[in-house]
Amino acid sequence: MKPYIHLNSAMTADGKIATSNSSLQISSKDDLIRVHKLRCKYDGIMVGINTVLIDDPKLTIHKIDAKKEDNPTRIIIDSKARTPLNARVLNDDADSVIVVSKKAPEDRVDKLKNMCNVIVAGEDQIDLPLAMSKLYDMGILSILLEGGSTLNFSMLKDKLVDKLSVCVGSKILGGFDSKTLVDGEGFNPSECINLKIENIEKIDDDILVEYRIIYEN
Ligand SMILES: NC(=O)C1=CN([C@@H]2O[C@H](COP(=O)(O)OP(=O)(O)OC[C@H]3O[C@@H](n4cnc5c(N)ncnc54)[C@H](O)[C@@H]3O)[C@@H](O)[C@H]2O)C=CC1
Ligand SMILES: Nc1nc(O)c(N)c(N[C@@H]2O[C@H](COP(=O)(O)O)[C@@H](O)[C@H]2O)n1
Repeated sequence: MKPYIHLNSAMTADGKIATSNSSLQISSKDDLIRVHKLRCKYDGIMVGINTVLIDDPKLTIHKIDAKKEDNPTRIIIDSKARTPLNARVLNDDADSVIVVSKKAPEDRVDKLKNMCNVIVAGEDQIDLPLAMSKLYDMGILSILLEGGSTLNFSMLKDKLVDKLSVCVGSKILGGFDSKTLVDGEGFNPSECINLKIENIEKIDDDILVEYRIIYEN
């Protein structure tokens, strides 16, 4: 069994979610309030290690009133156990789970184990289906996936994402190396993932598009 997984992201009108090495504020204030209301509904919020290294996100509910107990578990996909010990995702505001692979250096894993829950899934990269199954068994039945581009690709490739919502901000970033909603190796044209629009909404100067994901076999 796996958790229900909702991928939420913000991209520019030209499909970028960040520069090659820094984050980008795309969502309007009202869209961020929507995201924080969404965070309340999920058991976990998950990101890839590069997002932690670049953004140092809090991954808590902090843009609307919420109690500490309302914060979802923060989940980091971090094969080599590179999460810095002073990263905000390891503070006391919420529980955290770091998912590492068997290749993660033992000393790093031991240090992280002093600060949060660490689970192992995969030989080198994270085996995402196995990780999702382990998280489900821990009681994490729903996850809000918040990027970045590389993790988004792997999660879609493994057919683990159930719903996608994208905030399209009224900005253009451009750039050959800027990150897009989904990077990774990409799909063959015949294997593109099809989406079905469920809702479209204007939020300030942003457009929110919500999709159901249709995986073909
Ligand atoms: N605008 C938005 O909504 C958001 C933007 N971002 C941006 O995305 C950027 C980071 O994205 P990326 O560099 O693509 O990194 P990422 O955050 O997707 O992390 C990818 C890394 O996770 C590790 N990993 C281990 N197993 C993996 C697996 N099976 N599949 C995929 N990754 C695996 C690898 O070290 C890999 O390089 C940041 O600049 C951040 O600001 C991140 C989240 C949301
Ligand atoms: N929804 C959304 N809109 C944007 O414009 C963004 N740049 C992001 N980024 C994601 O949010 C994380 C920051 O979370 P905290 O406020 O620190 O809790 C960041 O790491 C990205 O995952 N999201």
